[in-house]
Amino acid sequence: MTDALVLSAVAKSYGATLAADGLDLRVGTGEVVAVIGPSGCGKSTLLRLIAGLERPDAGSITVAGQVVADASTFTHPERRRVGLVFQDHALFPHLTVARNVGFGLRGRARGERRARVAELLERVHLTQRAGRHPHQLSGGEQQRVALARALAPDPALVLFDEPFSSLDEHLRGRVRGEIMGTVRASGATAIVVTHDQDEALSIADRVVVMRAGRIEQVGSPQEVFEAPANRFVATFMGDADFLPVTVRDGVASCELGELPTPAGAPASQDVVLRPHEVTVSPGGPAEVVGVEYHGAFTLATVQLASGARVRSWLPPHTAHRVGERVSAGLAPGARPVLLDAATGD
Ligand SMILES: Nc1ncnc2c1ncn2[C@@H]1O[C@H](COP(=O)(O)OP(=O)(O)OP(=O)(O)O)[C@@H](O)[C@H]1O
Repeated sequence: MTDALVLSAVAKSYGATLAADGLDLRVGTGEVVAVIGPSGCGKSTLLRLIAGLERPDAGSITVAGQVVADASTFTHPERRRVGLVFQDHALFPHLTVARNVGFGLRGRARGERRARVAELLERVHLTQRAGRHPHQLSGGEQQRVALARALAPDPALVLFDEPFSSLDEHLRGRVRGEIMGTVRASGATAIVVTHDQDEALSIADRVVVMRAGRIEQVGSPQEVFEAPANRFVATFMGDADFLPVTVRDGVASCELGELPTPAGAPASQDVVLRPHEVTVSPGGPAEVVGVEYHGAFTLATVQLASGARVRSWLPPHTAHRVGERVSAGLAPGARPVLLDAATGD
């Protein structure tokens, strides 16, 4: 099957800022890809290049087998078969829900347009709201209208720019579930920009981690979380602490003890420890230096004998207190990843 999107060595600068620094990416038809990275890393620039709101300085962009941008081609956004859903919904305030959804279908026969609008409204469960205006809808409903509008012309690709970040936290999970459920049911190919690690891991088939205009890693949610390519990805995709690794007779160990992970070739390695991989038990050479209650769990920070610190998720009503002497260990079954220390962050 043709890929929905192929980026090849795509570059874009604003003055001295390299917002896209040679991006290569393939997105398969029907895939949901999350793009994540710190503020200013180039996530929005990537979406704008794909949508045709920016022109690349170099490289090529292919949507559903059609080159839409390269050195000699630049296809206008409206002719790219790309739908857009923005954070602020960007609905037309003076148009009804039905007209908003039908906006991209101008030029089609009236009957066909009506049938398509009705189909989309049903898909996002807003048939009863067809005659309302955007200001008469909740934030979640507005976002469903924006999705229906983006899907109506049957795009090859739907781009979402921080689609859930303007919603209240208690609404966000539900709206995200509804919207991504509709995307999946439609078989649409989607690229979702987010700054929320949980969101990226929970909605996507693959996650693209960006930094300073470059792609640091592309992988399944499990790969980027459990096998980060470097310290930056490890830290960005969740809480991570690092301890130096020593290898003796082929066995790797760190300050918490022997590691089940096979030791690789590099002379100098660090182990990446996530709080769910670290246990704490009373008595020992380490000291609890922080305890944070988070409701479902408590995050304890432990200073080891070497002075290094690791964090551990504990059951919420844990008895550990700041100042207590403890031992930290590796949780049963944990297989923390080792990184070549020379790769730095
Ligand atoms: N129109 C522009 N003119 C000049 N610089 C720009 C322009 N658009 C983006 N930039 C710069 O390019 C870099 C990438 O910006 P971009 O908006 O793509 O980042 P982002 O990852 O989407 O950030 P955020 O998460 O804060 O939205 C930043 O350094 C930004 O300041």
